[in-house]
Amino acid sequence: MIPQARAQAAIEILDQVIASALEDGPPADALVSAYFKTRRYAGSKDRRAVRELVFRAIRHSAEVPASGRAALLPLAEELFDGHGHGPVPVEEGEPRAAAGVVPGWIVPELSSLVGEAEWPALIERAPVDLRANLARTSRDAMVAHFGARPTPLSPWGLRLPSDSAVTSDPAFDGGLVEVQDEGSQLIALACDPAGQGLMIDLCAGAGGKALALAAANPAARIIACDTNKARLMKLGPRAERAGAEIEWRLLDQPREAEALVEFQGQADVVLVDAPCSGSGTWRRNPEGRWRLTADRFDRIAALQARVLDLAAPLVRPGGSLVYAVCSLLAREGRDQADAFLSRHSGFAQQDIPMDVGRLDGVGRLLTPGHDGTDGFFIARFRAT
Ligand SMILES: C[S@@+](CC[C@H](N)C(=O)[O-])C[C@H]1O[C@@H](n2cnc3c(N)ncnc32)[C@H](O)[C@@H]1O
Repeated sequence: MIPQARAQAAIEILDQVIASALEDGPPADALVSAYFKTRRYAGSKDRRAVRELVFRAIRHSAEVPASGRAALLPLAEELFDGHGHGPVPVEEGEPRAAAGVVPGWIVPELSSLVGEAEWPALIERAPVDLRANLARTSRDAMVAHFGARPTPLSPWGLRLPSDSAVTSDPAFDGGLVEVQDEGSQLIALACDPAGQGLMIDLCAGAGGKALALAAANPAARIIACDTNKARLMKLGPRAERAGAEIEWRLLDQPREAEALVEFQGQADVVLVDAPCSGSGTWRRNPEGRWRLTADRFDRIAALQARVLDLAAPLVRPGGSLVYAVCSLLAREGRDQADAFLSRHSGFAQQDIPMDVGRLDGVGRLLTPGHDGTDGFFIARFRAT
């Protein structure tokens, strides 16, 4: 493919990415792969180049662009010359996406800790972080195996350059490592897993945090819950690979509590890794900025409060509730934590057992710019 044809392909994919973001459809990565499934003439170099153009255009624009053409125009205007199968020449006054990091309507929602100097880091390409499965190996062994650097904050982590391929490595197949951002590892560490008996991961998804808890304390009873069956079903093969024993419960919204009756007042730790805006992971999913709307944000914030209220009765007296979101928005972080404490007089703020990130209300905020991790808010509460 000549460069102009690659640009046209990127425009067509970007049109799909924009539509998908507005309809909450598949992510950009999946759309790029699907596009090339039916275009066998494109070689691997073409695919890589088009993918790179698509993601550069997504990173460039904070607001939803008017079209794929408008998204790519500011980055590759020289290719808009009508040559071959390339984009037709630019017309005067044609829309072009403005450069930006944070969508205008989200700026007032950001935690006050995330100043403009930190914004570029929110969309910089992220490294690949792995968590060594300490139930089976040591971090040093995995650092040597991958030629990686140890992560500075998590004692379980190792860091590889962006786009490193690890899932075909024998150490991954053998369950010695999992792909997990250092910030996510710190959430599991915030549960202080060593020595806990019963830990419930209430929003377990595909079990990333539950697996980290199991690796840190193989003797613990760990229950992974979620309302999304497809996600939860991914946990089984991952746990098998890691040699971890994790029970699971599929919850039925809005009757989640019914499946949890046996655990009322029993858990040493309940982790609520709540559904959120994902604003802390824009560096991995830059089109997440185009997916969030004010309505969706309201619904997510209401769901976070509901899941926290669901978690509270499960904690035994003296036990802990750990709340985490991969978000940099105050409503999901410090405000949500404050509101929880005002609704639940039986809980008090508890320090996280490590000095990471910055204090943000009763919790701590980790950011790509300050901590080199994905962005997370983490708070811990003790049941009195
Ligand atoms: C941030 S993700 C969890 C990621 C996961 N802990 C991990 O480490 O990979 C939030 C999860 O909450 C789940 N969820 C949404 N509503 C829920 C509810 N009412 N009860 C429990 N889980 C819920 C979503 O399906 C989603 O998998």
